[in-house]
Amino acid sequence: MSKTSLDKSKIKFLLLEGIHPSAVEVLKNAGYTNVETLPGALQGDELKEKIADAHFVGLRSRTQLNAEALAAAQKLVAVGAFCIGTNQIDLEAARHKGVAVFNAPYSNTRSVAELVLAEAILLLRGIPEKNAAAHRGGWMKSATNSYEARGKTLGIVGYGSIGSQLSVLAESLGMNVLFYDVVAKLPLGNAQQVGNLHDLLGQCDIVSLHVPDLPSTRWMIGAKEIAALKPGAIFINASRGTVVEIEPLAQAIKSGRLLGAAVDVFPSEPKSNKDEFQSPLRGLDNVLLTPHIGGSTMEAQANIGLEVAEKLVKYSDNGSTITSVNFPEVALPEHPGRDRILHVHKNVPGVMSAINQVFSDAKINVAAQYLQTDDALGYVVIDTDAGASASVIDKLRAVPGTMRVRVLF
Ligand SMILES: NC(=O)c1ccc[n+]([C@@H]2O[C@H](COP(=O)([O-])OP(=O)(O)OC[C@H]3O[C@@H](n4cnc5c(N)ncnc54)[C@H](O)[C@@H]3O)[C@@H](O)[C@H]2O)c1
Ligand SMILES: O=C(O)CC[C@@H](O)C(=O)O
Repeated sequence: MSKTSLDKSKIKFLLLEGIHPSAVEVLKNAGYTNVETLPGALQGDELKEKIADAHFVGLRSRTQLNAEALAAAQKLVAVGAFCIGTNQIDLEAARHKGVAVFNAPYSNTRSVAELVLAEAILLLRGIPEKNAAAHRGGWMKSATNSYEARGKTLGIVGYGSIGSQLSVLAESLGMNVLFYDVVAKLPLGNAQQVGNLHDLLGQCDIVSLHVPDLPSTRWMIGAKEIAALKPGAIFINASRGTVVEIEPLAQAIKSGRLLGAAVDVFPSEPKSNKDEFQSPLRGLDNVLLTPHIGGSTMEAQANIGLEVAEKLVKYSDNGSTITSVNFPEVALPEHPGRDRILHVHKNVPGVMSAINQVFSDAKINVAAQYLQTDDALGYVVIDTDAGASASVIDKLRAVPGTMRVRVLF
């Protein structure tokens, strides 16, 4: 088992939001025993207090790790987003602090795609309304506004991992698939890419959103886009709550212009399962409302736990930043019999020459050096002979522009 400069039992992992126990298992097997798990999200002062002494933090979509919270995390080395989306973390602020962020880009893809397809079928048959009526003692036996999925056109906005997986599943049911993406994408099966969003909206029986939360996707579906949907269309959003303006959607449902909708994500979501969910969509029987559980299956959560915990362990034990969402990516071999120094610094002229000067002055042989930079950050990994790091570590910390230095043995 690899050794870190700080004793592993002193390296604190704080896992929030009921992260699957598979993550704890991975950490413990790697020798990280100081793991605190909490079932819910934290916010404000409570979050700042808890992360003040954490070296690694794990969270899902509910914890807002903004610049202020990050400023309180003086010991933070890396953050694991145990989900796909990373919009809840200020990635820039983390980067400027030398904190690497990792996520699980594929582990819940299938879960979301399956849910969306199921919702499309239920809405095409008017099941949410019929089910609600039956619970109230009603009996809506009728074929009016009830349709097969076969032959219908599904429009996918955002043809990434989830959108393209949904495309394959929908075609297997005999649906036609159109998609809109800002990037030219290889269409799977018989799916076709369309040139602009409004073209897609007007042609589809069902429209489903699968874009990330970005400045460019924020409120991309407003009154104009909802008006561009075909009368009698179905609208599904399991991407992010900031993508859709809820009021015009609620109006289109109330007026009967849309057949139905399924919404899993909301502009404002309850902070915990104890808080009340409030939305203009409440009480509309032909709207399926789900509490942001698109990716919440046992399979997905267990896989996410393994995937992200392994990435955190790899970064802690070996320094590898492969797949980090905010850090220069460096793939590193093992380093048996050598000390490994990890140096994160501001990418400004002179830092690398100052670092190399430290080794040269100390007459220490550099056995291997790996460097990656981006516009703001440099990450250099230096392997030296075993025991050699001790004599240079303070000098490396003193190099102007240095943000963080760790040593692995
Ligand atoms: N409801 C849930 O529980 C749940 C679960 C997982 C993911 N998500 C959300 O779904 C999003 C998509 O996940 P993914 O894994 O498919 O991501 P992805 O990055 O693989 O795909 C996103 C796609 O959207 C495209 N895109 C970006 N901006 C666009 C725009 N303005 N217009 C059209 N297309 C645009 C990208 O080019 C990309 O192809 C995640 O970012 C996350 O926010 C929600
Ligand atoms: O697990 C969560 O809280 C978020 C799930 C989903 O939105 C994701 O981004 O993967």
